[in-house]
Amino acid sequence: MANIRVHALAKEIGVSSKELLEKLNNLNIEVKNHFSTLTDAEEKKIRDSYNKKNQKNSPTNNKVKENKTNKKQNFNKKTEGNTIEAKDQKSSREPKKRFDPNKNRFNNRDTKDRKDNIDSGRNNKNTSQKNFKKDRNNKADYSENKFNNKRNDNNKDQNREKNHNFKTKERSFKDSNRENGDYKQDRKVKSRSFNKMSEVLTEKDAKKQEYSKKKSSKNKNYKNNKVDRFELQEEYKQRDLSKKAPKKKVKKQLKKEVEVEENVVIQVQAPLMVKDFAKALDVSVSTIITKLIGLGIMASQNESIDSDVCELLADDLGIEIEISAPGVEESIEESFELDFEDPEKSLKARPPVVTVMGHVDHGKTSILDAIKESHVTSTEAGGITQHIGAHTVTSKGKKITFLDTPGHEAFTAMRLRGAQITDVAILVVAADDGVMPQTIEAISHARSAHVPIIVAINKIDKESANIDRVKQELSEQNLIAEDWGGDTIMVPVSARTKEGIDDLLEMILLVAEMGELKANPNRMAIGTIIEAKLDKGKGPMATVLVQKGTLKANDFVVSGIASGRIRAMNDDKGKRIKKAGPSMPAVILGLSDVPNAGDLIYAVKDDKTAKTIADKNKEILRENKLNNANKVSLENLFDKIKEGEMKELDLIVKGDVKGSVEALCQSLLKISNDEVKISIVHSGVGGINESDITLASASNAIVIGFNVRPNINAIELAKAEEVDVRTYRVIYDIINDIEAAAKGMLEPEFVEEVQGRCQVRQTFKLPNNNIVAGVYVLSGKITRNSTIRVLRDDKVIFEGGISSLKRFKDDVKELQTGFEGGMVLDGFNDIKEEDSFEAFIMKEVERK
Ligand SMILES: Nc1nc2c(ncn2[C@@H]2O[C@H](COP(=O)(O)OP(=O)(O)OP(=O)(O)O)[C@@H](O)[C@H]2O)c(=O)[nH]1
Repeated sequence: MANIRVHALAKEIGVSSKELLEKLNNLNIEVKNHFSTLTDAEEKKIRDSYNKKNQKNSPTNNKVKENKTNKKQNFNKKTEGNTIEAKDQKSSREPKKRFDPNKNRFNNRDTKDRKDNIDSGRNNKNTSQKNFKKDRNNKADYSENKFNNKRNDNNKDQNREKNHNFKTKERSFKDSNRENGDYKQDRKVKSRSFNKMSEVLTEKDAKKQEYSKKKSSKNKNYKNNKVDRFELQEEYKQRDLSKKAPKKKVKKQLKKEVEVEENVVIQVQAPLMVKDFAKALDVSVSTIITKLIGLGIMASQNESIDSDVCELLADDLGIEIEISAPGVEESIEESFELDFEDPEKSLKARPPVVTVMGHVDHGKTSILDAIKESHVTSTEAGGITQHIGAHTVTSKGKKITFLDTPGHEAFTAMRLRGAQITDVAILVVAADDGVMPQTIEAISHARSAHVPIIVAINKIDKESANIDRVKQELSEQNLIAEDWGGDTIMVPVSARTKEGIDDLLEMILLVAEMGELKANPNRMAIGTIIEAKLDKGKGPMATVLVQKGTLKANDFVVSGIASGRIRAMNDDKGKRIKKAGPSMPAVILGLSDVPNAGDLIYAVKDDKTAKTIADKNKEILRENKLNNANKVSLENLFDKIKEGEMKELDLIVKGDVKGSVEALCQSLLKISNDEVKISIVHSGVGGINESDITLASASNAIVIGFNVRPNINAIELAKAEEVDVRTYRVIYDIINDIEAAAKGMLEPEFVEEVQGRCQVRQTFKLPNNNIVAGVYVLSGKITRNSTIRVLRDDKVIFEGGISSLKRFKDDVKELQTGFEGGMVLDGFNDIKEEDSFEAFIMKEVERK
């Protein structure tokens, strides 16, 4: 025999689940929640205790009980051999299994009536009248059908049930002046008691009800009501007493009643695994899996389901759930108190952390080497620095930590992972070459991260060096040298002769001093993983840059999913160390896995904590894989503005010529309105490259290309990072799109779908003077009906159709990756070897 659940017994006894749970607790019966089941002995114990209590109560209560029992008996007699009454099944052990379809229908109404009553009760003093009207209407509705008697019975029982419930509620609010008796009296009592209950609900449960109402608002509510009504009508039309209603509906109904009466809202954090969802709802995994199959979703118990599916399932089960997204809850840092603000007086000055950036070949590595050579070997014991991702030098008794991987890409890649470890950026500009495209990129990357820039004008030993020209070009990028009236420190250096290197270090220390870089060294350490690898002999090795506190050689640590106790710790010179303070790099051994560069690492109090956090991170990782990154796109821009998520739209603008880029930026900046401010994170001449995409990703920006296209790597990266890249041929269209997106009016009907890319390997002239491009397909495919965009250095020089596509001598419909073919373009003959052709089609999309 199945055991009864707490909520069912509570309902039967006429107390709230909460009250019963308290009672169970007092009786030392251990249960988890209102869905827990009770053994026979436990049930008896609780019933006995309530019986005793009831006996002690006023005679009215006894009368009620007796009355109820009699009715129950009578009713059971009436329904014998025909239908089984649902409510009275509560006294049986399997309330959900033995159930009558007709009763189910009335229950539907009952539940709905209650919903209506509860809702209206809050606002309407005439609830009872309305209620009775409804009851009467119920009768009228069904009066002509041949099941009249039974319905009356059901209605009576329904009233009795309500009466009983209301009485219970009343009882709990100490209203003893309640009458009870025959059917008429029932109605009277119901009228009064419901009014009372409505009031009580208004006062006490209004919030809860409001919430659940809100929760199931809009379509959910609408859908439910619609379904309920529809089901009711349909079932009524088609009812066949010889058939029992499907059990699931009964369950659904019963569950619904429980929910409506008790307002139980189950908290679910989606996405989650099927088995976890089943556990949260206290239903079997197989029930969930079956329901999923019903929804056309094949999922095992270990697969995750998203919030939409959870809602559908809960709806189907008649259980009210509240879905929260991961991240809304306490973060791991919060729950384990991993990070906290240090009191001002505990803060001590710490060395600056520096990244070197600049255009290719301008001397980034040479400057880093020059610094190491002149400031490491001579001053530090131990000798040559190891490549560990970061190293420390000492200048005038003060330490400076340099990140070993130069370049803004590495810097932004780190930022992308949430690590902002750089305090000062050194922008290397070769004095003989001046400001180049990557110099401008580096400036944008540093600015976007709000990191101060010191310019190192390198290669001053060269004859062709022209420092003033560099300063002039930099001023065009709004970096004005101090001696030119600006506030950017510019140091002429030579990595070759080491001239100016000391000055550079001095300036770094000066900027650091102005930045008042401080940290508390006396706390458990927090750092960032700079580099990590798996060493065949030593296991996972990680370079940590300590940011707060002091990392000790035998600390328990956790970083992402990796945890463990530090077995050994070395500094950047390969020397064993016992501790590393703020801004110091250290290589550690002892982690269980190879952590991710850019992830934080925490020292924790013990192994158990480290492991627990790592496990939690594993869970989050799994969930995050299911959640899409919430990147901005022109499509979702308006929603984000509306939700208050976006106040500023960051753009990266690339174009084919300087003049048009500048004009475009000016026009874009004018779009700013009260809701959204447009800001240009970076602008430049040339194709859209990976650096643009990483910057866009790190700063949640949209990339706009005018007459330029992303290269293949940038396309791949944009896809992976979900960066919205828009390319245009007409400035007016860009302005229109951004304006429309900011107003929520962007509704594209056609979108471009790139099919493939090919490269021109050879050109031939036909007798009619048309040029045939001998092409090799690099990616995707080229179809005969696609439009071709001719790219030279990622700049668009022509866009048009194909007039002929051949493979050897045959006309073909398409050329796949890895194939060669000949192509003549419609109206374009200026084809050159090394040109790229991008094939695309315009695809119609549904308006949103
Ligand atoms: N004359 C002279 N040559 C230099 C100086 N600094 C660097 N070079 C030379 O410039 C070239 C590029 O130097 P790198 O340090 O490799 O430049 P980089 O910016 O690190 O280059 P990538 O890593 O390729 O971006 C090398 O041949 C260096 O020898 C300098 O101060 N004077």
